[in-house]
Amino acid sequence: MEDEFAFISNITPKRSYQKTLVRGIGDDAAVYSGTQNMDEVVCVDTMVEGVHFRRDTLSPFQIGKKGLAINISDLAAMGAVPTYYLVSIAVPAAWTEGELTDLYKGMDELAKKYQMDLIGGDTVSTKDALVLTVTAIGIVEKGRARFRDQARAGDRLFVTGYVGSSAAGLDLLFEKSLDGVFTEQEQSLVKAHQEPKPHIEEGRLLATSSKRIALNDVSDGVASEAHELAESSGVRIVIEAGALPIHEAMEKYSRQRQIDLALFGGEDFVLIGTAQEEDVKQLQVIFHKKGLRFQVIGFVEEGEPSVWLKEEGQLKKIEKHGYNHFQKRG
Ligand SMILES: Nc1ncnc2c1ncn2[C@@H]1O[C@H](COP(=O)(O)OP(=O)(O)O)[C@@H](O)[C@H]1O
Ligand SMILES: Cc1ncc(C[n+]2csc(CCOP(=O)(O)OP(=O)(O)O)c2C)c(N)n1
Ligand SMILES: [Mg+2]
Ligand SMILES: [Mg+2]
Ligand SMILES: [Mg+2]
Repeated sequence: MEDEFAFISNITPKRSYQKTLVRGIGDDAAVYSGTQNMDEVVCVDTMVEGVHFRRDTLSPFQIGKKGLAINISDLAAMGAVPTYYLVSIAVPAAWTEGELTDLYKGMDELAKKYQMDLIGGDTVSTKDALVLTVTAIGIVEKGRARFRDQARAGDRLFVTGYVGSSAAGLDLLFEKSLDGVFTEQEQSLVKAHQEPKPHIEEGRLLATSSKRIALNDVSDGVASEAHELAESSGVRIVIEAGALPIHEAMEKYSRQRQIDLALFGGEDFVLIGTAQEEDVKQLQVIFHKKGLRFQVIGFVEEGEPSVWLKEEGQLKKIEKHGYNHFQKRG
């Protein structure tokens, strides 16, 4: 990059979607007005070169797109509608302005889909790895945000999509790299890793059509997210191995590997939650009508906060070893 200021001017949006926007990029801070009867929802997640992606696993366009997607996913897990985002980027010298423009194009593609306005950020240089931090903002009807502490004994545990696909795709990318030759089946796993689709529509259905729902998104793996639900709610969660929705492209993998990828792989960015049995029946009908996936994968019991895997009648306690930045993968 030659000039920070010219770059900022290039990535400044020429249009805006949100009516509440008062002042976007170009001042000391952005200003937007609150919406009546809505709560504001805000989250931030970072992607680091070498940790969340490598130059041979994601293209610049995909880095941008995924950087925004993982944040939209956290909004989805709260039941929110996305509105705004801010981008902080630390750029090493090796990155060209063209690559950075592509990265922003990736974000812009998703922003357009969800009508989100880019309203600010920060651009700095760094020594070796690119760091992309996105802050996402959304709104949800007052009292409707979905929390992790709402699971109760007797609830069913559900997910809104395939689990394990992203980690399987990442393994394929490690094996063959970005421009490797993939079969059609492998390609669907690789795509799941590179361009996860945030489950906003699913989150909105869960926020608006039912009563009590605990909700989280799958960034670190089903086991880790189930632990978060169990710990927040003070319950015991049982996952039924046979019910985990595994993509058909993983059929040729051993059963053990499929389950490991689903439980400990992560980055699927589907939603995982719990709801009462009678609400689950309604939700299954609603999701089915919209062509969306809603799969019951277990249940909630009273007991010490813990997660168990039920496989062929046997119960096995599973530890919280999903993705953890400061631990070796178990
Ligand atoms: N360095 C930090 N400073 C303050 N809050 C943090 C920090 N890291 C994580 N959090 C908060 O801890 C909670 C869990 O974070 P995280 O596991 O990253 O959530 P998620 O998996 O949904 O992205 C969130 O409320 C997040 O905002
Ligand atoms: C090059 C590379 N190595 C490893 C991974 C796997 N990986 C990196 S971070 C992560 C978990 C999700 O990231 P995190 O920052 O914990 O997301 P959050 O829970 O905060 O949403 C996984 C599975 C990857 N995507 N790319
Ligand atoms: Mg996070
Ligand atoms: Mg989350
Ligand atoms: Mg997250």
